[in-house]
Amino acid sequence: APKEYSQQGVGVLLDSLKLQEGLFTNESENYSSQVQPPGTNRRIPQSIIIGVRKGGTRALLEMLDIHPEIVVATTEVHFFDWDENYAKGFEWYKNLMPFSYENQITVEKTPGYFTSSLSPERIHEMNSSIKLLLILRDPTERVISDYTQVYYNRLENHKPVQVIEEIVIRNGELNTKYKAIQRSLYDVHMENWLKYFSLDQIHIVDGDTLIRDPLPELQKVEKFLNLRPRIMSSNFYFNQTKGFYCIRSDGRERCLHESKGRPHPMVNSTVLEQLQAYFKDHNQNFYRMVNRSFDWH
Ligand SMILES: Nc1ncnc2c1ncn2[C@@H]1O[C@H](COP(=O)(O)OS(=O)(=O)O)[C@@H](OP(=O)(O)O)[C@H]1O
Repeated sequence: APKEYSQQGVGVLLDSLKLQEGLFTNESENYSSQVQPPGTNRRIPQSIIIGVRKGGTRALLEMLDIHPEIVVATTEVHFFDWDENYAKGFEWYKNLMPFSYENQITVEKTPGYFTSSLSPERIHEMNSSIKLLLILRDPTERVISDYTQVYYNRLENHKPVQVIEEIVIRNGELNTKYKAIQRSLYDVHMENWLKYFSLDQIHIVDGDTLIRDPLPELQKVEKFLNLRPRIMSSNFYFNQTKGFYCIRSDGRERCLHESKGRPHPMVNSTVLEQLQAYFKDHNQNFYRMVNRSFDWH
């Protein structure tokens, strides 16, 4: 099935959301001119990338989009984690999905789902046999990435910024209320998901590995989704200037937006150690929950 048909017909508001989230490189796409190709329909996703924020969700979605049997919703939908969207109902949700053929799998990604307490139950209610993709990264690195994103957003909006140490440490102690730290407590969030889904319905992608060597991680996802292996090493090339892998597909080469893969600040080593020590037990607990370990500090 031709991939050109996988765009979604949404308007200017979502265009600007997409810009904010940093999908565009320098090209612009026109959603409003979407026509429904014969034999296609919009479908509720059979697979969702539920997070984690800053885990590499955009890279994973864009890389999966290489596969001819995958169509992706290019914008973050925020259906299950934002009450005002959820209230609009499943038809509204479905209408944000791209056109697809019957043999294709629709995938959306909203990184906020993983840490949202209502999302597991809501997704389960929609489709209890859905396949979930969760991409995780070293929790300390994720905190720094999260901080860096907020730092740049604040700079752009002319708001005051603080160095990371000032936020992470309060009165000499680790500020465990800091949202970026909370989001890295993978065991706490995972517990909510395991109340509704079995472990074999949640495939965990190693986000640190996806950065260094994307293909093996994508091949595991193809298997999980019961898809024929179609993503190949020739679909990736390392871009020295960006310092990350970029995508070659349908005769085009593209890197993720400049907001993806930003340099991180140097963090005081004592603060780093405090973060790592705080996550240690949580990580161990998470490894037990998912019967798998990761190379996290
Ligand atoms: N190929 C490639 N190119 C660029 N960036 C890549 C890639 N693979 C993974 N990553 C990592 O993705 C991190 C951003 O994660 P998300 O897309 O999940 O962020 S967001 O939650 O949607 O804002 C982003 O985090 P930062 O490095 O902190 O910017 C990247 O490290």
